[in-house]
Amino acid sequence: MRISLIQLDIAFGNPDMNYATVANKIRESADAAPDCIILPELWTTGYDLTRLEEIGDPDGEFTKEFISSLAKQYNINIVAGSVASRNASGVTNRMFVFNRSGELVGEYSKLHLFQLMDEHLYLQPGDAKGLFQLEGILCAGLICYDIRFPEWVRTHTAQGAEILFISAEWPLSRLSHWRALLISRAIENQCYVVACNRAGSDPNNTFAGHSMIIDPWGEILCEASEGEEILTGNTDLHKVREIRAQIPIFADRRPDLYD
Ligand SMILES: O=C(O)CCC(=O)C(=O)O
Repeated sequence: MRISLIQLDIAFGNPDMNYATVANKIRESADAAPDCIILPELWTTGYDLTRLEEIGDPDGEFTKEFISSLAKQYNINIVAGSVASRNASGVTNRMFVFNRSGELVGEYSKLHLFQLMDEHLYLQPGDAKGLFQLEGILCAGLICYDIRFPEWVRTHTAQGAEILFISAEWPLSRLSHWRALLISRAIENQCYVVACNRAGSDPNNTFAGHSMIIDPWGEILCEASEGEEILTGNTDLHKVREIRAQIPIFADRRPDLYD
């Protein structure tokens, strides 16, 4: 699968501007003929948490229609990062995944809320895994802070996920953690890691960029710089199967003793 990661700056609290930017970036990405595109976390609003009740997308409906039509128009699978999706019980940080025909094939709400950035005060946590199929490949969607929870990531790969799609707004001050955690998740799960971060700053943070694709051996195949960039690379699923056969960690696990 050929994948483009759209590492963009996000206009703080300005969904209209962000939808327009994303439409342009998806059009631009289509030139590299990717099979799949991924966007960063909370790309419609950024971390304007105190206004999410006002500017969050009701049930994600506008975002779903918007992304579905772009997926169809360009014939590309889209892992649509995440958006603030609001309903009667609150706001979730929710990822939507569309296939080339514009059908919704996956949804995931961020499970671990990041207290350091006050997420627990404004967001409701998810309660379900982010597994979905794209082009016959079992994939998992995860959001930012989730990568600090290897036990959660493992529940997806133990069920056979071969590509982890991670959307983030990861701050520059912890860039070394971002890189080390992503490489570790790839090695220990023997899978591809496709991690799309945002660029730029908001009133509280400067973000790290450095989106990347990592192979199941833990090698970084491509890595963006700090600024806005569209990064494109290829995954080869044979590699996942070869490494899993060579070092059979899934067969050798002892989950009966892990609790
Ligand atoms: O875990 C971290 O250091 C960053 C997490 C984060 O920024 C987030 O989940 O939004």
